[in-house]
Amino acid sequence: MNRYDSREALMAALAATVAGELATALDAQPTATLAVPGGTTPGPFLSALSTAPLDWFRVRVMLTDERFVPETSERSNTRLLRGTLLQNAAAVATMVPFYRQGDRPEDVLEALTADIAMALPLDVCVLGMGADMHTASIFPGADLLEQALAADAPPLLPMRAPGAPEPRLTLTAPVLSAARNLHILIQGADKAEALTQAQATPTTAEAPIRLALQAGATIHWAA
Ligand SMILES: O=C1O[C@H](COP(=O)(O)O)[C@@H](O)[C@H](O)[C@H]1O
Repeated sequence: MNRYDSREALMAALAATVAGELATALDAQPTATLAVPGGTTPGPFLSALSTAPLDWFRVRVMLTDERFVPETSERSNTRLLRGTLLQNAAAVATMVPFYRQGDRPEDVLEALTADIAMALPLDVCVLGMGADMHTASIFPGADLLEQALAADAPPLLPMRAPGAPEPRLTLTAPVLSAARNLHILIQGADKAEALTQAQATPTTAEAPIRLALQAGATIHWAA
């Protein structure tokens, strides 16, 4: 685990690391794809990354997961992304949509999947984690948990869980695990404890963050 002296140092260091990985990918191929988490943690990291001197025209940006709420909602991860990463130098990056208007996630699943599948594999993926050990929107106890963890899962699935106030859409385990560079971004004592608990938990269904640990993700943490 990479431990940082402060949250500011964590966010700056992770932004520099991700920018370097994207630059390496862009040296070798025409485009690069980055997936980032939503929630309360990653804002400063995303803002720091937005100023990195990269050829952002060639970068595709997507979320790891989205709450099924319109962008006008404070809970919209898309809204977070637009207000942080898709600014400054990164304003010209291509955003792969993770939300479309509909009554249920199932109504828009096919259309979203088509765009997302075209942008895969992920060159760089940063995952968050909840204190309940969920990652992306793969929650313990979720309705499609088993399907999302399966090796042959489709790239995107809807998800409903007791711990999630609204339906979700999430990248699934095979897509996340296959990322060429995989990071976990967490802060605070409760997240460090949750990670320790996940490491001691035998199954990924009980502790979905284990899918990233098993894939060799680098953990970035500050108190
Ligand atoms: O709901 C979500 O939660 C996790 C963790 O969020 P945080 O607020 O505890 O940082 C996040 O990684 C995920 O993308 C988000 O949709």
